[in-house]
Amino acid sequence: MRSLIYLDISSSGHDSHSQDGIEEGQLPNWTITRTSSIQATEKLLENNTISICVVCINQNLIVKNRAQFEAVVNGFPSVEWLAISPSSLLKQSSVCQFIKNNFYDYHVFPLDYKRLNTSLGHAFGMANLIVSTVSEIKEQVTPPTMIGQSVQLKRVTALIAKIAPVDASVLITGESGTGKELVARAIHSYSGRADKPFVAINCGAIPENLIQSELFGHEKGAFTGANQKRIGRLEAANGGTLFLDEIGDLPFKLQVNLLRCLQEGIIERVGGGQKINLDLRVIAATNVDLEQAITEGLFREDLYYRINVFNIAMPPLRERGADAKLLAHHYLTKWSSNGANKPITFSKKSEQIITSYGWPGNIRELTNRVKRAVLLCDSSQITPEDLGFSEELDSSQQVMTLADAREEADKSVIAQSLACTDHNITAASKLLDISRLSLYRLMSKYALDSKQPNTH
Ligand SMILES: Nc1ncnc2c1ncn2[C@@H]1O[C@H](COP(=O)(O)OP(=O)(O)OP(=O)(O)O)[C@@H](O)[C@H]1O
Repeated sequence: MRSLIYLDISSSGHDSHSQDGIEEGQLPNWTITRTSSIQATEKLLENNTISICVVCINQNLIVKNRAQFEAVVNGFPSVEWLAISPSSLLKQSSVCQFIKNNFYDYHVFPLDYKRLNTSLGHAFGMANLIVSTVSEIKEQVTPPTMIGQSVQLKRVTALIAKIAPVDASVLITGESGTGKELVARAIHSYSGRADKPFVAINCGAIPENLIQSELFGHEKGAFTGANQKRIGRLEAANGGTLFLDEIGDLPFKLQVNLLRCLQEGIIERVGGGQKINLDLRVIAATNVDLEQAITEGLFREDLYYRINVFNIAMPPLRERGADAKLLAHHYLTKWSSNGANKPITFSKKSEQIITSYGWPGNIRELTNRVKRAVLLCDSSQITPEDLGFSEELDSSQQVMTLADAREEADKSVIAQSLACTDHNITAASKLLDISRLSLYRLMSKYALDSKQPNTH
């Protein structure tokens, strides 16, 4: 017997759609646990192995409880969510968007139980696939490979868990140095191709006259200087994953060849007539706006749709809250433990700068600065100068973004409320006029400790 949770907020009071509900007898393979609050749903998910939640959509959920609900959806990436709603609600585009963002499937009242049973079966299968990947990712990828506690990074790791087992192309977008290649490697490691090659090509780094033979290989004598046969990178990746970094830099002419190869699964080496079958998963990355490149005639629209089956947008480091500090400490520990008498801490001023600086070069800039500081520093504390920041930082660099300023304000007021209430979560949430769940969520987001002694 499989289990599901049925969440119907309206059954606690003020909404009229609940009378439709779901009838247990119509779902003979399922044990149903009914709840009427998001908190109770979250508790059940924490304490059980239930992986399916059916949610009755109503105004109460969408208007009053949406943020709280979405936090729970994001917090349990291995759960599949199914929506049930009155058809009248689907006339509102915001409701449709809400369903699209959060649910695996949706059904309308009056329920077609045959379809619902089928949909539950599919959702159960998908959830099982995800559960095994998520548990591996928790154990192996998050620490220490992907450092960060921000909601933004957690969303990315949850997406990796979902996408990795599905053998489809992925486009990773984001500024330079945000970790796109790291994400591509994580997807590969958690896919069914993990024991096959992962071949990375930087499309922007290979001279245009060489890229064709670099990708597709060449036969002996194919052109002047081709003294022997050479296997191309695509062929080298056969059976595994091909990572096309900076795909926006691929010359327009070669985009056609690549598209043909991806569609047909066949290549020919330069100067050769033999057709070679390929089985590849393609992950591409770009820091340019490919849609804009399409409108400028620089990138083929058909190739774009071929590689963009799934999209992961990497957030810049400046939007990841306290992650910069965590990353800086991680790399400091990593590099300072390699040599004797090396610095072990950042000065207070350095920490402030690490937190407030905009990091235009993202994590790559941060790792370079920390590496440099470990080499240059000759005391027990790393100063801003060691990190390559001048004594008086350009004031424009010290201006926080609005998002960072809001985050700082949130953190400060939460810390105050916890201090005033001796860390009593109920009392602190009352002071802040938010629910206990929201307070827990914010504390986890900002890595604030509930500390002892009183968390009731
Ligand atoms: N979450 C993370 N935790 C630890 N290290 C990270 C993280 N994200 C990125 N890095 C490190 O930051 C550096 C840059 O990452 P990566 O090369 O994956 O970025 P990228 O977006 O592919 O860069 P580019 O666009 O310039 O190719 C690497 O050394 C990588 O190991």
